[in-house]
Amino acid sequence: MTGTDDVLLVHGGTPLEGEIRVRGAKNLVPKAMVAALLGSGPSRLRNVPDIRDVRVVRGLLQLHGVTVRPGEEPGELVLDPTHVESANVADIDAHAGSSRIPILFCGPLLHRLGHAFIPGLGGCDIGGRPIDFHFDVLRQFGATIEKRADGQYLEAPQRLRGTKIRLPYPSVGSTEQVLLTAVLAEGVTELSNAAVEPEIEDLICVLQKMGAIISMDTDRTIRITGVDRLDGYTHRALPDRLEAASWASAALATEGNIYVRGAQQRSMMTFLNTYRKVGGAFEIDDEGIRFWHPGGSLNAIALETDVHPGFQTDWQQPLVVALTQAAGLSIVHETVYESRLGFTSALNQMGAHIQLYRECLGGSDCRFGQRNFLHSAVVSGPTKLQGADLVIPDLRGGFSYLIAALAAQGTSRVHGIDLINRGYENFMEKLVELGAKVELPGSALV
Ligand SMILES: CC(=O)N[C@H]1[C@@H](OP(=O)(O)OP(=O)(O)OC[C@H]2O[C@@H](n3ccc(=O)[nH]c3=O)[C@H](O)[C@@H]2O)O[C@H](CO)[C@@H](O)[C@@H]1O
Ligand SMILES: C=C(OP(=O)(O)O)C(=O)O
Repeated sequence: MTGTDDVLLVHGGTPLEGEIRVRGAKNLVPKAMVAALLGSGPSRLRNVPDIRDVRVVRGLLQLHGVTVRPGEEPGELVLDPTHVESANVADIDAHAGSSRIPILFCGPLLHRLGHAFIPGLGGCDIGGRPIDFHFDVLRQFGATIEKRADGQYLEAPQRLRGTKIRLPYPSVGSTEQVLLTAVLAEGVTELSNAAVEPEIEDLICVLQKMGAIISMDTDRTIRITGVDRLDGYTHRALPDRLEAASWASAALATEGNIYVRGAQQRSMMTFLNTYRKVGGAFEIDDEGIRFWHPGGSLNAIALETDVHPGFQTDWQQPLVVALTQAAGLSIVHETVYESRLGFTSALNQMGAHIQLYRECLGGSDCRFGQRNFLHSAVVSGPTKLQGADLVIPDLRGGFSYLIAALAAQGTSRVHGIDLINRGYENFMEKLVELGAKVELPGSALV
């Protein structure tokens, strides 16, 4: 989608009602695909969504000699790494800036080839997003790293060795880096202050199926005993709890009612508690979760994002749109990314009252206090929203703008909607199924 195709006209004021389905998690599937590089035979990954981050990793794997083909059931990929050693990666520069996943190729490529080249990373512009933890842990395993103009070149002069690591912060990507590297390293790795997000547990399940030995303690410590060889796996990816929560927030903000097939209670417990406090209703069954606005007014809340099992930062932006409709003052303290509240200025143009602060409001002090980052917000509601011209800043901010435009009176022009394809499968079709009045300029109402 390019040029004018990248604009969506949204005619607001219609509650979203109906059923949609979420498939495998954006934050697990690409990593499980990378794990296939560690196997000595083919892997089968099921419940794979058709999103851009999956396509990017598929392209990168193919460049590295992995054969990727559809499996027997819809949404199944078969990944065969048999020919990685003979791949020609001359075109790798074309993948620069595509997503955050290339950094996770380091361990598997070092084990397989003894060297790796990692192009510049992409991902959402919601903070500095350094990768210093990744390189620190890779050095501890015995890798050498050379910064080049177009990326990073790594070498493992000998087999990587297990090590004792303490992360300065429970970073998701760095924990995955350690897992994907330690499983084939010599000896034991002990990782403390690890991230324990459900997607990480699912990646551990994938690696265990391949033959890895990994144990998780209750205190954020993960122990990995390296093995000499891993096989392929067969795995069904856990559903996308972040997409599910986005649709739940859309139901609340538009006074709608959405059944999210595939949504799972276990990975969403913290979100569900918050949703209930705000005044949203939900009902859980074996196949999914129904979310709706029960009528009456919504409640203002104090909310702090955090690492799991706290309130996931990727849930924050969509829920803030619903909070503009709650009665009173809500406080939102973003403690994971220093710049994830910038999207609120467009909501203010639409009529919301959201004030940003540099202080840590509403709870504990975080890494960003006293450092000049506008990382706390006070949302004063309820406010009527009006349609506006909106430019999508990042993935979740983009979905939040769609929610705001759908909840608003009048028409919004939302620019840059292609970014949403990075993490939301068929979002346009889903919007239409839910009764949204959306239109690509120049075409009929879709
Ligand atoms: C593809 C993917 O899975 N993305 C998710 C992943 O991102 P990602 O893995 O990039 O996020 P991290 O958990 O690593 O980042 C958390 C914090 O740690 C900091 N940090 C991280 C690494 C590092 O080397 N140095 C450093 O300082 C970051 O700047 C950030 O402030 O987890 C985030 C937190 O749940 C989610 O919002 C993203 O959707
Ligand atoms: C921040 C996100 O993703 P990424 O890490 O891929 O940029 C997200 O999914 O909201």
